Amino acid sequence: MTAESTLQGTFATAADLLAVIEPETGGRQIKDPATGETVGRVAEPGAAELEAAVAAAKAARPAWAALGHAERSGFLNRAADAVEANAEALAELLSREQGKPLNGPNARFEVGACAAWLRATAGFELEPETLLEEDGTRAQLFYRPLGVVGAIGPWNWPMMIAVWQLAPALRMGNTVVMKPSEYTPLSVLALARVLNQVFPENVLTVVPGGREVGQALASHPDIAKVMFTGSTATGKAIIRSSADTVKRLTLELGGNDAGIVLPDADPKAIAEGLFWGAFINTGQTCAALKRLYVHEEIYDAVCAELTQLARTMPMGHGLDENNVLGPLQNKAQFDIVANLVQAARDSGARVLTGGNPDPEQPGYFYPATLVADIDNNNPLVAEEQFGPALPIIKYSSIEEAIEMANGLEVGLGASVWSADPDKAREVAARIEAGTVWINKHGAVDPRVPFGGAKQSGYGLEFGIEGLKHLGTPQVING
Ligand SMILES: NC(=O)C1=CN([C@@H]2O[C@H](COP(=O)(O)OP(=O)(O)OC[C@H]3O[C@@H](n4cnc5c(N)ncnc54)[C@H](O)[C@@H]3O)[C@@H](O)[C@H]2O)C=CC1
Ligand SMILES: O=C(O)/C=C/C=C(\O)C(=O)O
Repeated sequence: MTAESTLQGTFATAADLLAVIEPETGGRQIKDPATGETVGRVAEPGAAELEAAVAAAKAARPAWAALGHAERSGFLNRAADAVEANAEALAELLSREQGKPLNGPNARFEVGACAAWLRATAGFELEPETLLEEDGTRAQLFYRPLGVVGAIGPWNWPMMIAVWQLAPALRMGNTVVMKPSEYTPLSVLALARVLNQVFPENVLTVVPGGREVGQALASHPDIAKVMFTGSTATGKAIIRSSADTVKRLTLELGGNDAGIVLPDADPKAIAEGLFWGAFINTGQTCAALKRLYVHEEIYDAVCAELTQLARTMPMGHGLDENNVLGPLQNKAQFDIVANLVQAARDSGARVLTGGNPDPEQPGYFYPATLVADIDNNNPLVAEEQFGPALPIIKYSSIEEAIEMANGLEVGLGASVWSADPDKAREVAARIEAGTVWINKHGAVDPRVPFGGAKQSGYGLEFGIEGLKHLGTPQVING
């Protein structure tokens, strides 16, 4: 294996990508969530293909692990080049399969993030740490490759989350077998096709399939670690499946992020940050703002600013450059959101805008919805709705707001909004969440560790801390 590798040309359109990833015949049809039309077909490999992929990844591992850090960084940098060279084709396919618009914090943004994460991860250096040096002896901490990493992904940010998983795993000298969501396999197969113009054979393999393939990967004796992003329920199933082989796990699970708006915040100044904190990717983001607590003094003003914004945001087919909100990715998710909003309305909560999907419109479009005068125990507040609906709850004391924010079993992200960042930081320190943003929400960065508190998971992603989770620590002492 050498560090030499060149790009083998670029793909101009989604159709060009589909031509190299679809099976020659047969396969399962993947539908556009905006129209119901067929986007493409995916082969559904069985248990034998998964076995072959794990065996090939295991065989490829020693040579990949033997490369120096600089060489593996070089591969990641060239992988970022490959993503950039194919960015429009990847964004088009992502938009058609996932539904997200090209524009706004959506498909092009996601493809750009893939390149950014690959490049940033290439630049991290995890040095051995000297713990003790005395009497002529030395204790040093190293991080060695784990082996073959299994990566199981969701459908909301399928390409970006695939890169969040594969980049640190490969950087640390592991090989990767990836199982994408059954809802968005084409996006991940296309991304891998582009990346594999650069990576040596079998360093990265994608095996599409559903729950059974995920279960087989999570219990496979030759998989050293599973990286998973998805629901808390599936995270718990993976803990159980992986227990017999004592696998390492990084679990980025569901959240129900709270935002607290302090009385000194300027409603006009914060409205856009709040809106995109909640409605990024049409609300289908684990670290999106999902319940907003606003002080009674500015409650009406915040509701009015958000309502005005929500009514101006164009929603429609992702390939139409005007749109910034798209459909829900699948019928199950559409039903979850529609049922929760309807139940909130039935309970007496006030729908400020949205809440009425057009029955004539094909696809899983649900309008940006704001719900006021809602009880904190309402299921729209208490459950992860994972869509374009934001309940806004009034509070009168900061103690009450913090108690409500901390009242759930999950704690991925949260945010505090104030004209006084120091005051906001004091409140932030009392919130039970892996990340608390100040005057923004959901802003992830490849240099800043990210992970959940409570049942939102464990194990950090990103940065040097993220790399440590893709290695096995070894102390050499003497
Ligand atoms: N944290 C996040 O980013 C995401 C959270 N969700 C939440 O999860 C809910 C359900 O969405 P789903 O797509 O059904 O998520 P899910 O958690 O069921 O699926 C995610 C991935 O896990 C795989 N999987 C399912 N069961 C498995 C098992 N027993 N062992 C191994 N792998 C398994 C799936 O095939 C998929 O690739 C959503 O309504 C939303 O609330 C969904 C997607 C992403
Ligand atoms: O804020 C973003 O750019 C996207 C974040 C996505 C997640 O955290 C997720 O859904 O896992």
